[in-house]
Amino acid sequence: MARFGMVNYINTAPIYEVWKEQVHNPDWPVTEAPPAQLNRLLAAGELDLGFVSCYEYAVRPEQYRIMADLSISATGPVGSVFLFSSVPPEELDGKQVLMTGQSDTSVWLLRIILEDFFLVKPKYTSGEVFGARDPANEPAAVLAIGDEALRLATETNSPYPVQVDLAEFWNQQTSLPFVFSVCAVREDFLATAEDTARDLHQTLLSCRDQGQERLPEISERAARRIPMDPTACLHYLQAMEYDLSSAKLEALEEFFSRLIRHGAASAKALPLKIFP
Ligand SMILES: C=C(O[C@@H]1C=C(C(=O)O)C=C[C@H]1O)C(=O)O
Repeated sequence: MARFGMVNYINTAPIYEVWKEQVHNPDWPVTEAPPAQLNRLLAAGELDLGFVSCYEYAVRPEQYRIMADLSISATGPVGSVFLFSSVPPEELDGKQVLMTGQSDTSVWLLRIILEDFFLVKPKYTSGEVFGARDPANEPAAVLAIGDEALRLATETNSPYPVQVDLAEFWNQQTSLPFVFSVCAVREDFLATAEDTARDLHQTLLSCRDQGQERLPEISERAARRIPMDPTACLHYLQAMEYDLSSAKLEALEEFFSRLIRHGAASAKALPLKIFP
């Protein structure tokens, strides 16, 4: 038995659409959820492995290993992790920034971008970025990720004229890709089921490779879920990357070092532990 967690955004479609067609293993049940929920389930031992915020690994590195050559990342604009702001970021000092509760990595990426690069310290709040907000207490800026960000980015009449793509900004500053999600496996699972973990790893790599070959057809299916224009969806999914190259390992090291400096991650987050 291996309890697996999969992010329920369309950016996992290039792996997960193939998985749903080909992997019918009752011993590998899948939980689909937003990243923050998968982080909690993996930390609690209610999942054995899955795609989680890379931040989750950085907070509890002794509990996990990172599966080799898998990630959800981008080199340059990602298209679905945005700060939507009413003012330029350098004017956000002391102002309210509402951050999605669905993310852990992007929340910290935003804090690093605002505090380390723009040198501002806003007041952060967390909650629903869509729907009922108090009009008397509108945030100056909002962080949205995943399918919600894709929907907000196409909104006309948005009160937020400034859009910062966080992966693009990170790439401009560091010349590195940004790794949003890693596939983490619990150490206690590896201790008793290493062969199963190897099988799952190979299966995921095979689904990922086939998904990359079939992007046009997969984007058409995924576009309907937003809904968005199929060509725009294809461009979006073409920009998403699912490997963990040496540049991406370096990107994780850079992000984790900054998290450690902010007191937001364990000092043991480095060096990275990779499986197999
Ligand atoms: C790029 C994205 O990556 C997601 C962002 C995450 C985070 O911020 O914690 C976690 C998993 C990824 O699926 C996105 O969904 O927009």
